[in-house]
Amino acid sequence: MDERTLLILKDIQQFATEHDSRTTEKKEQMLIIGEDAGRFLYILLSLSHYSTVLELGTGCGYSTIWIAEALRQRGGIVTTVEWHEQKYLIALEHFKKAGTETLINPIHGNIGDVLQSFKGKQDVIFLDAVRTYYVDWWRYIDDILVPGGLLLVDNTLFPNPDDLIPFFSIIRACGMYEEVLVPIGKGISLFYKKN
Ligand SMILES: C[S@@+](CC[C@H](N)C(=O)[O-])C[C@H]1O[C@@H](n2cnc3c(N)ncnc32)[C@H](O)[C@@H]1O
Repeated sequence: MDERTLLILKDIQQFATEHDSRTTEKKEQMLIIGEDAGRFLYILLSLSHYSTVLELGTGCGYSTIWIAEALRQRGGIVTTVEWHEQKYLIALEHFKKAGTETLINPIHGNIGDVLQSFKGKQDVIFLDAVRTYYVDWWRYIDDILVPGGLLLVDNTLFPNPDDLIPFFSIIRACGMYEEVLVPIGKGISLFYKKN
């Protein structure tokens, strides 16, 4: 990744940290994945053959830019969904600033609605939204993800890891995924969908 984009990511991180320190209202916070997790996604996806990513939970677009930069090398695209209008608009500004607009398909809407009407398959799905909804979204996620694809789930370790137990139980029960927990950032679980 070029130095200019790294500096823009640092600026966004600073913006998000300052913003989040000014409000205790979780819904208003940006709650970005952080630099280590961003670098991890960037390296993981750069080393892969994947070219389509569906991100559920854009926030201010910090993680989206890391993902988009990894896909740039092979002309891939990341579709990302956010329902909070102000965050969505801030994310659009960040995409423009980082020069990643052409690599990102931003959707302003409810993830549940978007999943229900989603057309086509995706190589990777990155889940970073309200964890208690994941169980309801599972059948769409499993349907959209290609065999050989990767489901990434943030917040496996922090906060409230117990929130994810019902969701992970469903994934494990279907017997179609290999999994590993990467203790980076807030904990990212990787579920590899068997071919
Ligand atoms: C943890 S933040 C995403 C942070 C982002 N991935 C990053 O690292 O920069 C989660 C986001 O998901 C959004 N969100 C939660 N539930 C949603 C839903 N049902 N539909 C759309 N967006 C949702 C929230 O508004 C919030 O901005």
